[in-house]
Amino acid sequence: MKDGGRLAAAIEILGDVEQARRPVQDALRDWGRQHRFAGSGDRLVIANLVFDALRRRLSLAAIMQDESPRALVFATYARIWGFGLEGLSAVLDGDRFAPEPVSEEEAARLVADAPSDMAAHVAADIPEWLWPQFFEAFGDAAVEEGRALAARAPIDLRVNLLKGDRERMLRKLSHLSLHETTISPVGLRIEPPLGKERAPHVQAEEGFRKGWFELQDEASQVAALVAASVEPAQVLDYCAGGGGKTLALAGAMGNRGQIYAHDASKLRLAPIFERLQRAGARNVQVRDPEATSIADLEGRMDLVFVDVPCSGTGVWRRRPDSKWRITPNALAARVREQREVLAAASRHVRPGGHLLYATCSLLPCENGEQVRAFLGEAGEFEAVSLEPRWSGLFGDAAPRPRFEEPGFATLSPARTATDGFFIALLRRREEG
Ligand SMILES: C[S@@+](CC[C@H](N)C(=O)[O-])C[C@H]1O[C@@H](n2cnc3c(N)ncnc32)[C@H](O)[C@@H]1O
Repeated sequence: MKDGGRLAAAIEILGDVEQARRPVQDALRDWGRQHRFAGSGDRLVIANLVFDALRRRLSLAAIMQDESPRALVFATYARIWGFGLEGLSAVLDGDRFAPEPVSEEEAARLVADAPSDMAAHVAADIPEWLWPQFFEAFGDAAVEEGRALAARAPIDLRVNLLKGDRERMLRKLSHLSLHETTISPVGLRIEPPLGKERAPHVQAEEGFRKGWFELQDEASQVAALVAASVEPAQVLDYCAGGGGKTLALAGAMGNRGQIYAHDASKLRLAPIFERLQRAGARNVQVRDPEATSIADLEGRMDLVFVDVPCSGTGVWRRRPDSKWRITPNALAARVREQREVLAAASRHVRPGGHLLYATCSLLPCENGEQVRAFLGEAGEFEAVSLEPRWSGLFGDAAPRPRFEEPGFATLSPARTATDGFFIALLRRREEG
Protein backbone atom coordinates (compact mmCIF):
# COMPACT_ATOMS: atom_id res chain seq x y z
CA MET A 1 0.00 0.00 0.00
CA LYS A 2 1.04 3.59 -0.54
CA ASP A 3 0.47 6.33 2.01
CA GLY A 4 -2.72 7.45 0.26
CA GLY A 5 -4.39 4.10 0.96
CA ARG A 6 -3.02 4.03 4.47
CA LEU A 7 -4.51 7.46 5.18
CA ALA A 8 -7.88 6.23 3.88
CA ALA A 9 -7.66 3.16 6.13
CA ALA A 10 -6.76 5.26 9.19
CA ILE A 11 -9.78 7.52 8.52
CA GLU A 12 -12.07 4.48 8.23
CA ILE A 13 -10.75 2.89 11.44
CA LEU A 14 -10.91 6.14 13.40
CA GLY A 15 -14.52 6.54 12.29
CA ASP A 16 -15.28 3.02 13.47
CA VAL A 17 -13.61 3.66 16.86
CA GLU A 18 -15.50 6.90 17.39
CA GLN A 19 -18.86 5.59 16.29
CA ALA A 20 -18.79 2.32 18.17
CA ARG A 21 -16.75 3.73 21.13
CA ARG A 22 -14.61 0.64 21.05
CA PRO A 23 -10.92 -0.01 21.68
CA VAL A 24 -8.59 0.83 18.79
CA GLN A 25 -6.90 -2.55 18.97
CA ASP A 26 -10.24 -4.28 18.23
CA ALA A 27 -10.96 -1.97 15.28
CA LEU A 28 -7.43 -2.45 13.90
CA ARG A 29 -7.69 -6.23 14.22
CA ASP A 30 -11.04 -6.33 12.41
CA TRP A 31 -9.77 -4.07 9.66
CA GLY A 32 -6.72 -6.32 9.23
CA ARG A 33 -8.92 -9.42 8.90
CA GLN A 34 -10.97 -7.76 6.19
CA HIS A 35 -7.89 -6.47 4.31
CA ARG A 36 -5.51 -9.39 4.24
CA PHE A 37 -3.44 -7.82 1.47
CA ALA A 38 -2.16 -5.18 3.90
CA GLY A 39 1.36 -6.01 5.06
CA SER A 40 2.83 -5.47 8.52
CA GLY A 41 4.41 -2.19 7.40
CA ASP A 42 1.02 -0.92 6.26
CA ARG A 43 -0.65 -1.91 9.49
CA LEU A 44 2.05 -0.20 11.50
CA VAL A 45 1.66 3.13 9.68
CA ILE A 46 -2.14 2.94 9.90
CA ALA A 47 -2.05 2.16 13.63
CA ASN A 48 0.47 4.95 14.28
CA LEU A 49 -1.77 7.42 12.45
CA VAL A 50 -4.86 6.38 14.40
CA PHE A 51 -3.12 6.48 17.78
CA ASP A 52 -1.40 9.81 17.14
CA ALA A 53 -4.67 11.37 15.93
CA LEU A 54 -6.37 10.20 19.13
CA ARG A 55 -3.56 11.48 21.33
CA ARG A 56 -4.23 15.06 20.18
CA ARG A 57 -7.84 14.74 19.18
CA LEU A 58 -9.11 18.00 20.73
CA SER A 59 -6.27 20.31 19.74
CA LEU A 60 -6.14 18.97 16.18
CA ALA A 61 -9.91 19.41 15.82
CA ALA A 62 -9.56 23.00 17.04
CA ILE A 63 -6.81 23.71 14.52
CA MET A 64 -8.82 22.14 11.68
CA GLN A 65 -12.15 23.55 12.97
CA ASP A 66 -13.41 20.10 12.16
CA GLU A 67 -13.46 17.00 14.36
CA SER A 68 -14.04 14.45 11.59
CA PRO A 69 -11.65 11.48 11.31
CA ARG A 70 -10.48 12.88 7.95
CA ALA A 71 -9.47 16.23 9.50
CA LEU A 72 -7.69 14.53 12.41
CA VAL A 73 -5.76 12.10 10.21
CA PHE A 74 -4.76 14.80 7.70
CA ALA A 75 -3.56 17.08 10.51
CA THR A 76 -1.59 14.22 12.06
CA TYR A 77 0.17 13.40 8.81
CA ALA A 78 0.87 16.99 7.76
CA ARG A 79 1.49 18.69 11.10
CA ILE A 80 2.54 16.09 13.67
CA TRP A 81 4.51 13.82 11.35
CA GLY A 82 5.93 16.83 9.54
CA PHE A 83 5.04 16.00 5.93
CA GLY A 84 3.33 19.38 5.57
CA LEU A 85 0.59 20.31 3.15
CA GLU A 86 2.83 19.53 0.18
CA GLY A 87 3.70 16.05 1.38
CA LEU A 88 0.06 15.27 2.11
CA SER A 89 -1.18 16.61 -1.22
CA ALA A 90 1.50 14.63 -3.07
CA VAL A 91 0.44 11.26 -1.60
CA LEU A 92 -3.27 11.94 -2.29
CA ASP A 93 -2.60 12.91 -5.87
CA GLY A 94 -3.26 10.21 -8.45
CA ASP A 95 -3.81 7.39 -5.91
CA ARG A 96 -7.22 5.86 -6.47
CA PHE A 97 -7.20 4.32 -2.98
CA ALA A 98 -6.50 7.66 -1.31
CA PRO A 99 -9.12 9.99 0.20
CA GLU A 100 -10.38 12.95 -1.84
CA PRO A 101 -7.73 15.67 -2.31
CA VAL A 102 -7.32 18.43 0.28
CA SER A 103 -9.88 21.21 -0.11
CA GLU A 104 -8.87 24.88 -0.09
CA GLU A 105 -10.35 25.33 3.35
CA GLU A 106 -8.48 22.31 4.72
CA ALA A 107 -5.26 23.48 3.10
CA ALA A 108 -5.50 26.85 4.84
CA ARG A 109 -6.00 25.20 8.23
CA LEU A 110 -3.26 22.66 7.75
CA VAL A 111 -0.68 25.43 7.49
CA ALA A 112 -2.23 28.00 9.89
CA ASP A 113 -0.86 28.73 13.37
CA ALA A 114 -2.75 27.02 16.18
CA PRO A 115 -5.56 29.31 17.41
CA SER A 116 -4.36 31.39 20.34
CA ASP A 117 -7.75 31.25 22.08
CA MET A 118 -7.97 27.47 22.60
CA ALA A 119 -9.52 26.52 25.94
CA ALA A 120 -6.93 25.09 28.32
CA HIS A 121 -8.36 21.55 28.24
CA VAL A 122 -8.30 21.65 24.42
CA ALA A 123 -4.67 22.80 24.32
CA ALA A 124 -3.89 20.03 26.82
CA ASP A 125 -6.00 17.38 25.02
CA ILE A 126 -7.79 16.43 28.23
CA PRO A 127 -11.54 15.55 28.26
CA GLU A 128 -13.45 18.62 29.44
CA TRP A 129 -15.20 16.87 32.32
CA LEU A 130 -11.85 15.77 33.78
CA TRP A 131 -10.15 19.15 33.42
CA PRO A 132 -11.07 20.46 36.93
CA GLN A 133 -9.41 17.37 38.49
CA PHE A 134 -6.43 17.61 36.19
CA PHE A 135 -6.02 21.29 36.98
CA GLU A 136 -6.30 20.56 40.68
CA ALA A 137 -3.45 18.07 40.31
CA PHE A 138 -1.08 20.30 38.34
CA GLY A 139 -2.23 23.93 38.56
CA ASP A 140 -0.17 26.14 36.26
CA ALA A 141 1.66 23.12 34.83
CA ALA A 142 -1.58 21.39 33.78
CA VAL A 143 -1.40 22.29 30.06
CA GLU A 144 2.26 21.27 29.87
CA GLU A 145 1.44 17.95 31.57
CA GLY A 146 -1.51 17.34 29.27
CA ARG A 147 0.70 17.93 26.24
CA ALA A 148 3.33 15.56 27.57
CA LEU A 149 0.59 12.94 28.15
CA ALA A 150 -0.41 13.35 24.50
CA ALA A 151 3.06 12.39 23.23
CA ARG A 152 4.25 8.87 22.47
CA ALA A 153 5.78 6.95 25.36
CA PRO A 154 9.29 5.47 25.41
CA ILE A 155 9.91 1.77 25.91
CA ASP A 156 11.39 1.21 29.34
CA LEU A 157 13.14 -1.97 30.39
CA ARG A 158 13.82 -3.02 33.96
CA VAL A 159 17.08 -4.88 34.27
CA ASN A 160 16.58 -8.05 36.29
CA LEU A 161 19.21 -7.92 39.01
CA LEU A 162 18.69 -11.64 39.61
CA LYS A 163 20.39 -12.24 36.25
CA GLY A 164 22.79 -9.36 35.66
CA ASP A 165 23.43 -5.66 36.12
CA ARG A 166 22.58 -2.55 34.13
CA GLU A 167 26.06 -1.95 32.77
CA ARG A 168 26.30 -5.43 31.33
CA MET A 169 22.79 -5.22 29.89
CA LEU A 170 23.56 -1.88 28.28
CA ARG A 171 26.45 -3.54 26.44
CA LYS A 172 24.50 -6.66 25.50
CA LEU A 173 21.54 -4.66 24.17
CA SER A 174 23.52 -1.83 22.58
CA HIS A 175 21.98 -2.59 19.15
CA LEU A 176 18.65 -1.29 20.53
CA SER A 177 20.00 2.29 21.02
CA LEU A 178 19.01 2.52 24.61
CA HIS A 179 20.23 4.67 27.43
CA GLU A 180 20.05 4.64 31.22
CA THR A 181 16.94 6.04 32.90
CA THR A 182 17.53 9.03 35.14
CA ILE A 183 15.64 7.96 38.28
CA SER A 184 15.56 4.18 38.39
CA PRO A 185 19.04 2.68 38.78
CA VAL A 186 17.82 -0.50 37.07
CA GLY A 187 16.11 1.11 34.07
CA LEU A 188 17.05 1.33 30.40
CA ARG A 189 15.10 3.42 27.91
CA ILE A 190 14.46 3.30 24.18
CA GLU A 191 13.09 6.63 22.99
CA PRO A 192 9.76 6.45 21.12
CA PRO A 193 9.92 6.05 17.34
CA LEU A 194 8.89 9.02 15.19
CA GLY A 195 6.11 9.14 12.58
CA LYS A 196 6.11 5.94 10.55
CA GLU A 197 9.00 4.32 12.41
CA ARG A 198 8.60 0.96 14.11
CA ALA A 199 9.51 0.46 17.76
CA PRO A 200 11.88 -2.47 18.30
CA HIS A 201 10.20 -5.70 19.32
CA VAL A 202 12.13 -6.22 22.53
CA GLN A 203 10.23 -9.37 23.49
CA ALA A 204 11.83 -11.08 20.50
CA GLU A 205 15.29 -10.49 21.99
CA GLU A 206 17.18 -13.47 23.31
CA GLY A 207 17.80 -11.46 26.52
CA PHE A 208 14.06 -11.19 27.11
CA ARG A 209 13.57 -14.93 26.79
CA LYS A 210 16.46 -15.46 29.18
CA GLY A 211 14.88 -13.16 31.75
CA TRP A 212 17.58 -10.49 31.72
CA PHE A 213 14.99 -7.74 31.59
CA GLU A 214 11.27 -7.03 31.74
CA LEU A 215 9.26 -4.32 30.03
CA GLN A 216 8.26 -1.89 32.76
CA ASP A 217 7.76 1.85 32.83
CA GLU A 218 10.26 3.68 35.00
CA ALA A 219 7.53 4.93 37.36
CA SER A 220 6.55 1.36 38.25
CA GLN A 221 10.21 0.46 38.78
CA VAL A 222 10.51 3.41 41.15
CA ALA A 223 7.38 2.38 43.08
CA ALA A 224 8.82 -1.09 43.69
CA LEU A 225 12.20 0.35 44.75
CA VAL A 226 10.57 2.74 47.22
CA ALA A 227 8.55 -0.15 48.68
CA ALA A 228 11.60 -2.41 48.93
CA SER A 229 13.52 0.35 50.74
CA VAL A 230 11.67 -0.51 53.97
CA GLU A 231 13.67 -3.78 53.78
CA PRO A 232 10.76 -6.15 54.27
CA ALA A 233 11.11 -9.89 54.80
CA GLN A 234 7.41 -10.76 54.37
CA VAL A 235 5.56 -9.01 51.54
CA LEU A 236 2.02 -9.27 50.23
CA ASP A 237 1.44 -7.95 46.71
CA TYR A 238 -2.31 -7.60 47.14
CA CYS A 239 -3.23 -6.69 43.53
CA ALA A 240 -0.46 -8.61 41.79
CA GLY A 241 -2.21 -9.00 38.41
CA GLY A 242 0.29 -10.22 35.81
CA GLY A 243 3.11 -9.73 38.31
CA GLY A 244 4.88 -6.58 37.09
CA LYS A 245 5.47 -5.22 40.59
CA THR A 246 5.94 -8.69 42.11
CA LEU A 247 8.86 -9.32 39.78
CA ALA A 248 10.36 -5.90 40.47
CA LEU A 249 10.07 -6.51 44.21
CA ALA A 250 11.68 -9.95 43.88
CA GLY A 251 14.57 -8.34 41.98
CA ALA A 252 14.97 -5.55 44.52
CA MET A 253 14.86 -8.06 47.41
CA GLY A 254 17.53 -10.23 45.75
CA ASN A 255 15.31 -13.32 46.00
CA ARG A 256 15.41 -13.07 49.81
CA GLY A 257 12.39 -13.09 52.12
CA GLN A 258 8.94 -14.14 50.93
CA ILE A 259 6.52 -12.44 48.59
CA TYR A 260 2.89 -13.56 48.40
CA ALA A 261 1.27 -12.65 45.08
CA HIS A 262 -2.48 -12.26 45.38
CA ASP A 263 -5.20 -10.97 43.09
CA ALA A 264 -8.98 -11.18 43.11
CA SER A 265 -8.84 -12.52 39.56
CA LYS A 266 -7.29 -15.88 38.80
CA LEU A 267 -7.26 -14.90 35.13
CA ARG A 268 -5.23 -11.74 35.75
CA LEU A 269 -2.68 -13.78 37.71
CA ALA A 270 -2.26 -16.34 34.92
CA PRO A 271 0.83 -14.86 33.21
CA ILE A 272 2.75 -14.60 36.48
CA PHE A 273 3.94 -18.22 36.59
CA GLU A 274 5.81 -18.10 33.31
CA ARG A 275 7.21 -14.64 34.10
CA LEU A 276 8.51 -15.74 37.51
CA GLN A 277 10.24 -18.69 35.93
CA ARG A 278 11.84 -16.62 33.21
CA ALA A 279 13.07 -14.07 35.76
CA GLY A 280 14.49 -16.71 38.10
CA ALA A 281 12.39 -15.34 40.98
CA ARG A 282 12.31 -17.97 43.73
CA ASN A 283 10.89 -16.07 46.70
CA VAL A 284 7.33 -15.72 45.37
CA GLN A 285 4.34 -17.78 46.39
CA VAL A 286 1.28 -17.22 44.20
CA ARG A 287 -2.00 -17.42 46.11
CA ASP A 288 -4.72 -18.51 43.69
CA PRO A 289 -7.89 -16.72 44.90
CA GLU A 290 -10.07 -19.70 43.97
CA ALA A 291 -7.96 -22.32 45.71
CA THR A 292 -6.50 -20.63 48.79
CA SER A 293 -7.23 -17.80 51.17
CA ILE A 294 -4.82 -15.18 52.49
CA ALA A 295 -6.47 -15.02 55.92
CA ASP A 296 -3.31 -16.57 57.41
CA LEU A 297 -1.34 -13.45 56.39
CA GLU A 298 -3.50 -10.98 58.33
CA GLY A 299 -1.51 -8.73 60.63
CA ARG A 300 1.76 -10.44 59.66
CA MET A 301 3.20 -8.59 56.67
CA ASP A 302 6.19 -6.21 56.83
CA LEU A 303 4.97 -4.68 53.59
CA VAL A 304 1.69 -4.76 51.70
CA PHE A 305 1.92 -3.40 48.16
CA VAL A 306 -1.47 -2.23 46.91
CA ASP A 307 -1.44 -1.45 43.19
CA VAL A 308 -5.16 -0.72 42.95
CA PRO A 309 -7.34 -0.90 39.84
CA CYS A 310 -7.62 2.68 38.56
CA SER A 311 -8.69 4.94 35.70
CA GLY A 312 -5.31 4.55 33.97
CA THR A 313 -5.15 8.30 33.30
CA GLY A 314 -1.39 8.16 33.89
CA VAL A 315 -0.86 5.79 30.96
CA TRP A 316 -2.78 7.73 28.31
CA ARG A 317 0.45 8.00 26.29
CA ARG A 318 0.26 4.23 25.80
CA ARG A 319 -3.54 3.90 25.48
CA PRO A 320 -4.77 7.15 23.96
CA ASP A 321 -8.19 5.74 23.09
CA SER A 322 -8.96 5.09 26.77
CA LYS A 323 -8.69 8.87 27.31
CA TRP A 324 -11.92 9.37 25.38
CA ARG A 325 -13.73 6.26 26.58
CA ILE A 326 -13.54 6.81 30.35
CA THR A 327 -16.88 7.90 31.86
CA PRO A 328 -17.85 9.58 35.15
CA ASN A 329 -19.65 6.40 36.21
CA ALA A 330 -16.64 4.21 35.53
CA LEU A 331 -14.40 6.59 37.46
CA ALA A 332 -16.79 6.65 40.42
CA ALA A 333 -16.88 2.84 40.43
CA ARG A 334 -13.06 2.71 40.48
CA VAL A 335 -12.91 5.12 43.40
CA ARG A 336 -15.34 2.96 45.40
CA GLU A 337 -13.39 -0.17 44.54
CA GLN A 338 -10.11 1.43 45.60
CA ARG A 339 -11.53 2.39 48.98
CA GLU A 340 -12.59 -1.21 49.61
CA VAL A 341 -9.34 -2.72 48.34
CA LEU A 342 -7.21 -0.39 50.44
CA ALA A 343 -9.17 -1.13 53.61
CA ALA A 344 -9.05 -4.90 52.98
CA ALA A 345 -5.34 -4.92 52.07
CA SER A 346 -4.36 -2.86 55.12
CA ARG A 347 -5.52 -5.62 57.48
CA HIS A 348 -2.50 -7.67 56.46
CA VAL A 349 0.09 -5.15 57.66
CA ARG A 350 1.76 -6.04 60.97
CA PRO A 351 2.12 -3.36 63.65
CA GLY A 352 5.18 -1.33 62.64
CA GLY A 353 4.90 -2.61 59.06
CA HIS A 354 4.35 -0.60 55.88
CA LEU A 355 1.77 -0.26 53.12
CA LEU A 356 2.50 1.19 49.71
CA TYR A 357 -0.56 2.49 47.86
CA ALA A 358 -0.04 2.95 44.12
CA THR A 359 -2.10 3.99 41.12
CA CYS A 360 -1.29 4.75 37.50
CA SER A 361 -3.67 7.70 37.77
CA LEU A 362 -3.12 11.43 37.94
CA LEU A 363 -6.52 12.27 39.43
CA PRO A 364 -6.66 13.53 43.04
CA CYS A 365 -9.86 11.52 43.72
CA GLU A 366 -7.91 8.27 43.19
CA ASN A 367 -4.71 9.45 44.84
CA GLY A 368 -4.25 11.95 47.66
CA GLU A 369 -7.97 12.17 48.49
CA GLN A 370 -8.24 8.42 48.69
CA VAL A 371 -5.27 8.05 51.04
CA ARG A 372 -6.30 11.00 53.19
CA ALA A 373 -9.76 9.46 53.64
CA PHE A 374 -8.17 6.13 54.59
CA LEU A 375 -5.84 7.76 57.12
CA GLY A 376 -8.83 9.57 58.63
CA GLU A 377 -10.69 6.29 59.10
CA ALA A 378 -7.82 3.97 59.99
CA GLY A 379 -6.27 5.82 62.90
CA GLU A 380 -3.48 3.24 63.29
CA PHE A 381 -1.77 4.26 60.01
CA GLU A 382 0.40 7.32 59.34
CA ALA A 383 2.08 8.64 56.17
CA VAL A 384 5.85 8.23 55.90
CA SER A 385 7.82 11.10 54.38
CA LEU A 386 9.05 10.21 50.91
CA GLU A 387 11.21 13.26 50.23
CA PRO A 388 14.36 12.23 52.12
CA ARG A 389 13.90 8.63 50.98
CA TRP A 390 13.77 9.80 47.37
CA SER A 391 17.14 11.52 47.62
CA GLY A 392 18.63 8.55 49.45
CA LEU A 393 17.45 6.08 46.83
CA PHE A 394 17.85 8.04 43.61
CA GLY A 395 20.28 10.88 44.44
CA ASP A 396 19.76 14.63 44.33
CA ALA A 397 20.30 14.93 40.57
CA ALA A 398 17.36 12.66 39.64
CA PRO A 399 14.08 14.34 38.56
CA ARG A 400 11.80 14.76 41.54
CA PRO A 401 8.08 13.99 41.60
CA ARG A 402 5.53 16.37 43.00
CA PHE A 403 5.35 15.85 46.75
CA GLU A 404 1.82 17.03 47.42
CA GLU A 405 2.42 16.10 51.04
CA PRO A 406 5.65 14.61 52.35
CA GLY A 407 4.17 11.10 52.15
CA PHE A 408 2.60 11.39 48.67
CA ALA A 409 4.52 11.46 45.39
CA THR A 410 3.13 12.00 41.88
CA LEU A 411 5.31 11.13 38.90
CA SER A 412 4.25 12.50 35.52
CA PRO A 413 5.46 12.73 31.91
CA ALA A 414 6.45 16.41 31.98
CA ARG A 415 8.01 16.38 35.44
CA THR A 416 9.73 13.01 35.73
CA ALA A 417 9.58 11.83 32.08
CA THR A 418 7.65 8.72 33.18
CA ASP A 419 4.08 7.51 32.99
CA GLY A 420 1.75 9.24 35.42
CA PHE A 421 1.95 7.37 38.71
CA PHE A 422 1.06 8.02 42.34
CA ILE A 423 2.58 6.42 45.43
CA ALA A 424 1.96 6.89 49.12
CA LEU A 425 3.97 5.08 51.76
CA LEU A 426 2.13 4.45 55.03
CA ARG A 427 3.18 2.85 58.27
CA ARG A 428 1.07 1.05 60.81
CA ARG A 429 1.89 2.27 64.29
CA GLU A 430 3.30 -0.17 66.83
CA GLU A 431 0.67 -1.45 69.23
CA GLY A 432 0.31 -0.09 72.73
C1 LIG B 1 -3.34 -2.10 38.37
S1 LIG B 1 -3.75 -3.76 38.22
C2 LIG B 1 -2.35 -4.55 38.95
C3 LIG B 1 -1.13 -4.57 38.09
C4 LIG B 1 0.00 -5.39 38.67
N1 LIG B 1 0.30 -5.04 40.03
C5 LIG B 1 1.25 -5.31 37.83
O1 LIG B 1 2.20 -4.61 38.21
O2 LIG B 1 1.30 -5.95 36.78
C6 LIG B 1 -4.97 -3.96 39.45
C7 LIG B 1 -5.32 -5.38 39.80
O3 LIG B 1 -6.20 -5.35 40.92
C8 LIG B 1 -6.99 -6.50 40.86
N2 LIG B 1 -8.12 -6.34 41.78
C9 LIG B 1 -9.30 -5.72 41.57
N3 LIG B 1 -10.08 -5.79 42.67
C10 LIG B 1 -9.39 -6.49 43.58
C11 LIG B 1 -9.66 -6.90 44.92
N4 LIG B 1 -10.81 -6.61 45.51
N5 LIG B 1 -8.71 -7.61 45.55
C12 LIG B 1 -7.54 -7.92 44.96
N6 LIG B 1 -7.24 -7.56 43.70
C13 LIG B 1 -8.15 -6.84 43.03
C14 LIG B 1 -7.34 -6.63 39.40
O4 LIG B 1 -7.71 -7.95 39.07
C15 LIG B 1 -6.04 -6.18 38.73
O5 LIG B 1 -5.25 -7.27 38.37
